[in-house]
Amino acid sequence: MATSYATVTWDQLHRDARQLASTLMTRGPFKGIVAITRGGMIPAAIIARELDCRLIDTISVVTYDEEKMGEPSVIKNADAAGDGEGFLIIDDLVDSGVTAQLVRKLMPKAVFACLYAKPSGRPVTDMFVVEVPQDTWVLFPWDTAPLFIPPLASKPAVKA
Ligand SMILES: O=P(O)(O)OC[C@H]1O[C@H](OP(=O)(O)OP(=O)(O)O)[C@H](O)[C@@H]1O
Ligand SMILES: Nc1nc2[nH]cnc2c(=O)[nH]1
Ligand SMILES: [Mg+2]
Repeated sequence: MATSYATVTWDQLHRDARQLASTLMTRGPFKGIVAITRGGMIPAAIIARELDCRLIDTISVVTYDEEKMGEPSVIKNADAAGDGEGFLIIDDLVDSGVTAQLVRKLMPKAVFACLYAKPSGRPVTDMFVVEVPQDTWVLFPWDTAPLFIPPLASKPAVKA
């Protein structure tokens, strides 16, 4: 169970995806990109734009139910990518590394990159932008909404 949360805004996610794209320029050009659904789709779209890559396929892996991890299962394969040669696989993050390991086994020749990496998943990715502590749950912009917070002065004063 996570002991803290890290909120990523749309702006930050866009900046991080652009930074990853700039590093990936040295590893390409790529024939295409495989996005791991669903979290990898928005990062993959931003990176595809930066790398001028038009071919995007998806692989669908179901692993988590809310924050609870289950048995990973592939419900759609990325047929366009074959064994991954010349392809780039994108996900939003690696946590335990289970999802990435499974996908890499299916496309062993692909380059794997993600925005955020926790220590257990770090060895499974070729590239990432920011390391996040293992006990921190990353909240992506699509998971959150701005919330009204009452001003301090509106709360009853606490007596010493
Ligand atoms: O390294 P792991 O422990 O396998 O965790 C990382 C995976 O978990 C999340 O996806 P999730 O399975 O929650 O599905 P989603 O992308 O559809 O939200 C995240 O987007 C990664 O794909
Ligand atoms: N949103 C989100 N999904 C995850 N799946 C595995 N780890 C995480 C995380 O830290 N945040
Ligand atoms: Mg995912």
